Amino acid sequence: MPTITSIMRTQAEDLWNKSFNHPFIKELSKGTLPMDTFRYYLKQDHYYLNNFSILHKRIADKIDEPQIKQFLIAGSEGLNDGENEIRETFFKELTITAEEMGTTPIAPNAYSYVSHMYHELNEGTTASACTALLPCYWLYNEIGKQLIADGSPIELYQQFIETYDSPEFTEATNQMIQIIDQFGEQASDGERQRMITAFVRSSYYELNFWEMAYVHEEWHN
Ligand SMILES: Cc1ncc(CN)c(N)n1
Repeated sequence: MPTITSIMRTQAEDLWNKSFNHPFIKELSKGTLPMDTFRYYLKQDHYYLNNFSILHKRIADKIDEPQIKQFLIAGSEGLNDGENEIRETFFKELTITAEEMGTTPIAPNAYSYVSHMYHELNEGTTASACTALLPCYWLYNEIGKQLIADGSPIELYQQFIETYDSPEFTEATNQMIQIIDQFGEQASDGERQRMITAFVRSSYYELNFWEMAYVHEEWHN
């Protein structure tokens, strides 16, 4: 029987291919992505990652299994994948200050993505809430692995690519995949379907995150 993560991955295939081929990713690799667009992405991603960390902690609070709990707590503290340190460097390099962050509104797609994850936490199951986090690890790890061979001529973009191809990030991704497969083995058919839907929806929001940054999406009131 195929693992639940392989089923999810197949169902999200088109969305993932669109992410791999999104102009944000292509231009990041070529070095032609405007720095202003990368800056926009980093600010929105800061909101996303803060909430991502909170979600790890809230999900951990619902779990008894010690290894999964520990992994999620470490994730909430940014200890699993080395992503937070590099963000600090990017913020310094691009002089993104706390004041600027404080006056930047969260953009529509970032808001929707974060809301989706909280919705799974509040209305779904622990397994579906945890599954909503998986594309964040897995998609970025696949992007890192795809881009590393050519890299990017722009130092900041190269560092971004290296972060997601790193052994720590790959290890965290593999652990997260194992956790979701473990949940999948214990889940009812209905719960398995909810997990798959949560994964596909997060994949949808991942694709739209690139688009949001590429067009500098704003609220139209
Ligand atoms: C939106 C998003 N998705 C995934 C990742 C990789 N942790 C990220 N930084 N931002």
